Order: sequence, then structure tokens, then C-alpha cells
Amino acid sequence: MLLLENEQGANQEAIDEALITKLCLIKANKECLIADLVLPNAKVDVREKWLSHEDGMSLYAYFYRQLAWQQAHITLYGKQHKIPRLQAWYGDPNTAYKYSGLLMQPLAWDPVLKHLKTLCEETLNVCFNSVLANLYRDGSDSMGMHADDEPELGVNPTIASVSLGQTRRFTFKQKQSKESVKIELQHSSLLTMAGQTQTYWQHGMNKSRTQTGPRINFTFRFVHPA
Ligand SMILES: O=C(O)CCC(=O)C(=O)O
Ligand SMILES: [Fe+2]
Repeated sequence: MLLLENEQGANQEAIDEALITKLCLIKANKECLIADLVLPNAKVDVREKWLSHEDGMSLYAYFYRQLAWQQAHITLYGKQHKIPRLQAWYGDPNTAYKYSGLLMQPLAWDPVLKHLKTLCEETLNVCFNSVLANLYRDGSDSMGMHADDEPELGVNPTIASVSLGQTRRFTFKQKQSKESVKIELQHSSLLTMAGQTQTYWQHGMNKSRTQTGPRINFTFRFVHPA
């Protein structure tokens, strides 16, 4: 019996190793179209079908199962609230990140997540050292309007945002005029926010009654070590 259990364990590990090797061979579509969003004082573009549909599905299934998803709490006016999504923060050892009063220590890179980072770096010619992973379990999970403008991201950060799973509507809102622009973030797409986007605009994702399937999003960043 013990032997059988050991054998099964070894087998499972072999499968995982093979799967990781396969996922680390995924390539991004170098020819995909780049659509620029027309937002004043911002630099935002979207690459739809940046990954093939099938590769995106395989990555989605792996990350859903494999990442250390947690439901964090934030404290607002002295009261604790569960944030309406699951999150995980991965990065190089010196990339602790403060977010809504939470100090998040990075988890060590998962090999497939590190590969996805490399694909973003190759596409954009930018270095990243950390990523916030978000899992929106259904349409009632969301992210409030915010700018990724923490000092540790530096001036005019480039942020690469990869979407897998359910398409969700994403909103940009100009900080001063409150003008808003909505786009649909599709499975396997890459959205890039750069230049002065975080200075002049907020972004976020409302709850949805129609877009109810689960979605995973990664925002790759470069955190300047403290
Ligand atoms: O889920 C998304 O598309 C956006 C996530 C985001 O804005 C963030 O992680 O800062
Ligand atoms: Fe953000």
C-alpha cells in the first residue's frame, strides 16, 4: 500500500514536471496587432490574442490550481474588510510592496509565472521583477478605482497586464475631469499602461451581472528596491 502511494506520488510529480516544461515553451504572438487607446496624457495599448486561445487556457488551468491564492483584508476607518477577489504577490526577494496599507512580501517565483514575465519583457522590452496576481472568482469579484502610483514603482511606471479566462469590462477614469473610457479585457490579451497613465488616470473593474466566469489577471511591475 505504502509502495503504491509512493509510486503515485512520484508519478504525479513527473506529470507536473512535464507540464511545467511544456508551459515554459509557450511563446507570445509576435505579429499580434497593437491597439492604442485614445486617452489624453496616457499611454495605453492592448494586444489581443497575444497568446493563443489554447495556450491561455492551459496557463489559466495551471495558475488556478498552482498559485498561493489568498483573500487579503484591508482596514478602512478602523474596520477590517475582505477584499473582493483572491490575490498573490510574487517577485524577486527585494520587492516588498505596500498596497492599501498592506505590506506584501513576495513569494518566490513559480517557474511558469516567471516564463510569463519573460514573455512580457520580450514583447515590451522592459524589465519586471514582481507581479500581482488577481483571481476574480465570479462577476461579484471586482477591483475599485485606483492608480498604481506607489512611490516604489517610480515615475511613469510601465505595467503589463495579462488577462486569462472570463472577459471583463475595465474602466479608465481621468482623475480631474472624471471622463471615463471602458474596454473589454479578453482572454489571452496583454494590456500595457505606461508614460503618465498612473498620474492622470485611475483604472478598475466593476462587479458584473453578465460576465460571471472566473478570470485571472497578472500585473507585472518593476518595484525599485527600498
Ligand atoms: O484585473 C485587472 O485587469 C486589473 C488589476 C489591477 O489594476 C492591478 O492589479 O493593479
Ligand atoms: Fe492597477
